Amino acid sequence: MSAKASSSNVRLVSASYGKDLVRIFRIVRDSKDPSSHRVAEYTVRCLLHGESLTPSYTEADNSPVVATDTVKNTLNYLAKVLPAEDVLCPERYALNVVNHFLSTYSHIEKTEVDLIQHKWTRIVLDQKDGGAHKHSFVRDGEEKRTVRALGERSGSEINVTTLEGGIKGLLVLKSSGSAFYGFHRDSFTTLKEVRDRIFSTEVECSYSIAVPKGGLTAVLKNASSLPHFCEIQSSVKSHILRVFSLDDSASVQATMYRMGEAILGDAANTTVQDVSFALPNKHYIPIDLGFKGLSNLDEKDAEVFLPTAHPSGYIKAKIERSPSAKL
Ligand SMILES: O=c1[nH]c(=O)c2[nH]c(=O)[nH]c2[nH]1
Repeated sequence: MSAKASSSNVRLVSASYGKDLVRIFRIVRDSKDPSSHRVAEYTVRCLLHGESLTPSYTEADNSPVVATDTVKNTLNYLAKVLPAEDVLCPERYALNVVNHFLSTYSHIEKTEVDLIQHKWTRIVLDQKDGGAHKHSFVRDGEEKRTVRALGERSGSEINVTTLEGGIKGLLVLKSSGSAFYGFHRDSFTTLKEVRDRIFSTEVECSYSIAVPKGGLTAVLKNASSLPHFCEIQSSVKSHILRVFSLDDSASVQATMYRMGEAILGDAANTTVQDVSFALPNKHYIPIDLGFKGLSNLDEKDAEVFLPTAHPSGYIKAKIERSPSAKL
């Protein structure tokens, strides 16, 4: 049977392709002291879209296909040739990737980049050992910074339709300052009201960032017009940690909303348009030690808990400024 499709009563509804799980690592050596380094490590998915790619699906015609191997090569090439600040900042790297594919291939209409940054924090030694080390780093937390960038061509211009920064895998726990009571009760309800409980979650959050107008190629040439992505990221993380610690939590829902209020209310975050959260409620259940006459179930005496991975609550929300605040 020929690989070419004959007349058929199906059609392609949507399609995209590219390379996933591309691992990128870049060293930036200081120009004055080459033993002093900054590093960035990413895992990248880069997908291409375009009407003219349809025959590769429907006619087995590979001629328009930019090979996924070429996509991978390009990600490494850009990691090498882009200026330091455009590679070390994941949002800027992702925007440069989008710009590259849309400016290089006229038949590619949209490019989509999803990136995870792996943490490498400079090791700081005792002063007697030299303090901050020039080229040694530690993974001091499993949380990841994430970026999603989507661009498309409209006429001669390349426009960014989505730019999202984010955090995932940020594990937090508070052993007090969290309650859950007053919830709906019916014949299916067994949960007891609780005034003091453990609250633990793994924060997953993403936020949309407004990119300056005027076409991506021009915007990237004028880097000073770009939002300060790293400052936004650290502001988002510190608001999350501050609200998590200080809020007298009525529920995951209420604390999550306050995190969003704090992020969007910070004058430093005017380019952040909205923030979305997905927070699992990782339950810690007091263990019954009554078999030894020990009281561990009442919230005042509960000291030993069973950390339960499954099932967990799962609470999501997207928060944006109200229309009057946007004016
Ligand atoms: O913060 C919470 N929100 C809920 O919706 C919920 N449901 C539940 O069983 N425990 C909790 N905790």
